Amino acid sequence: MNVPNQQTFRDAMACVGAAVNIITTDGPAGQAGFTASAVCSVTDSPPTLLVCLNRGASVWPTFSENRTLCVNTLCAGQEPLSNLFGGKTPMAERFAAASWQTGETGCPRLEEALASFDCRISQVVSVGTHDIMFCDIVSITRHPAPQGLVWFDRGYHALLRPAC
Ligand SMILES: NC(=O)C1=CN([C@@H]2O[C@H](COP(=O)(O)OP(=O)(O)OC[C@H]3O[C@@H](n4cnc5c(N)ncnc54)[C@H](O)[C@@H]3O)[C@@H](O)[C@H]2O)C=CC1
Ligand SMILES: Cc1cc2nc3c(=O)[nH]c(=O)nc-3n(C[C@H](O)[C@H](O)[C@H](O)COP(=O)(O)O)c2cc1C
Repeated sequence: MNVPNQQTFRDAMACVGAAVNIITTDGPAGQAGFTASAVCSVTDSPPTLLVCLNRGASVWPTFSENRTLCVNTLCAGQEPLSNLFGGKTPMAERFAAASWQTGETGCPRLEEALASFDCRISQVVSVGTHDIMFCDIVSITRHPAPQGLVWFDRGYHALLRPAC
C-alpha cells in the first residue's frame, strides 16, 4: 500500500476550503484561544460539533482541563484576528485585539462573529497528533455580517452571501 506522506496530505488538504474559527475557553485552567479550520458539524440531534486540536499546542492543557469551549466563526475583515490566534502571540495580546461577551458556559464569545456556538466538551478522542473534541452546543448567537471567510490554498478568501 502506498500511504501518502505528510506533505502530499497537506498539499491535497490545501485544496479543501474550510471556514475559519476562533476557539475560546475560560474556566479553572484560565483563558485561552486558537484559530481552527478543523471544525465540523456532527449531528443536529443533539446539536453537536467537533473541533480538532493539536496536543502540542500551548493551549491544549487549558482546553483539556476546562472542558468548555466557544466556536466563533469569522467573517471577512477578521483575518488579522485569525492570524493573532494562529500564531505564537501571548494570550493577553490575542484577546485584547477584539471585544468579547461571556457565554453561558463562561467562555469568551466574539462580538460580531458570523456565528458563535457555546459548548461543553462531551467526549475527547485522540487520533495521531490531535484530540477530537466532541462538543454539546449550549447556545448559539449569530450576526448578520455580509461576507463569510474561508481558508483555501493557504490563504483567506471572502465569501459573499445573500441576505439572511
Ligand atoms: N488541523 C490543523 O491542525 C491545522 C493546522 N494548521 C496550521 O497552520 C499552518 C499553516 O497551514 P497552511 O498555510 O494551510 O499550510 P500547510 O501546508 O501547513 O497545511 C495545508 C493544509 O493541511 C492541513 N494541515 C496542516 N497541518 C495539519 C496538521 N498538523 N494536522 C492535520 N491537518 C493539517 C490543513 O487542512 C491545512 O490547511 C500549518 O502548518 C499548521 O501548523 C492549519 C490548518 C489546519
Ligand atoms: C487558518 C488556520 C487554521 C488552523 N486550524 C487549526 C486546527 O484546526 N487545529 C489546530 O490544532 N491548529 C490549527 N491551527 C494552528 C493553531 O491556530 C495554532 O497552533 C494555535 O494558535 C496554537 O498556537 P500556540 O501553540 O502558539 O498557542 C490553525 C492555524 C491557522 C492560521
